[in-house]
Amino acid sequence: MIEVVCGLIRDDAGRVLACRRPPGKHLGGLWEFPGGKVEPEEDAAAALIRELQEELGITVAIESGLTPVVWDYGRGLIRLIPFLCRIASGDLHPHEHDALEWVDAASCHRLEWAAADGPILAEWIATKRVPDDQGS
Ligand SMILES: Nc1nc2c([nH]c(=O)n2[C@@H]2O[C@H](COP(=O)(O)OP(=O)(O)OP(=O)(O)O)[C@@H](O)[C@H]2O)c(=O)[nH]1
Repeated sequence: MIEVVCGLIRDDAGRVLACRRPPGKHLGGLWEFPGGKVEPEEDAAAALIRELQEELGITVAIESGLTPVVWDYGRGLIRLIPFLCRIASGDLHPHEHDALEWVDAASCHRLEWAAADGPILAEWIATKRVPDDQGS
């Protein structure tokens, strides 16, 4: 099982950052949350901080975890481990994606996402509906 972390980077408007995988890569052209594989001996939170620094040039503060998704694209099982986070420092400079878009719960459905991200999007949207935590 390959462990992969991804970040739902939130802004003050209640949106999250969607990133498009470039053509030629596995799942090229599809949208995902930024992140990548956890290295041996590395914990998931540290892996996310490292990956977002490498991919986007930002440092994030992790807020909480969502439910991991186990998926098989026919190349072996992956466990995709999502975290809600915010930008703590740095400006966005995409090094590994060919487009970035801030999306809200309504507009995220206009994008074509990697299949494993479907349950994560659904959980994020559901948490935003909890009245006590406006979800912002
Ligand atoms: N980072 C990231 N990866 C995702 C997401 N959803 C999803 O299915 N994946 C899959 O998780 C795997 C690991 O992601 P990665 O970004 O480190 O892998 P990669 O394509 O650069 O390297 P690879 O071609 O060796 O697999 C890929 O198969 C990727 O398609 C997501 O939201 N974020």
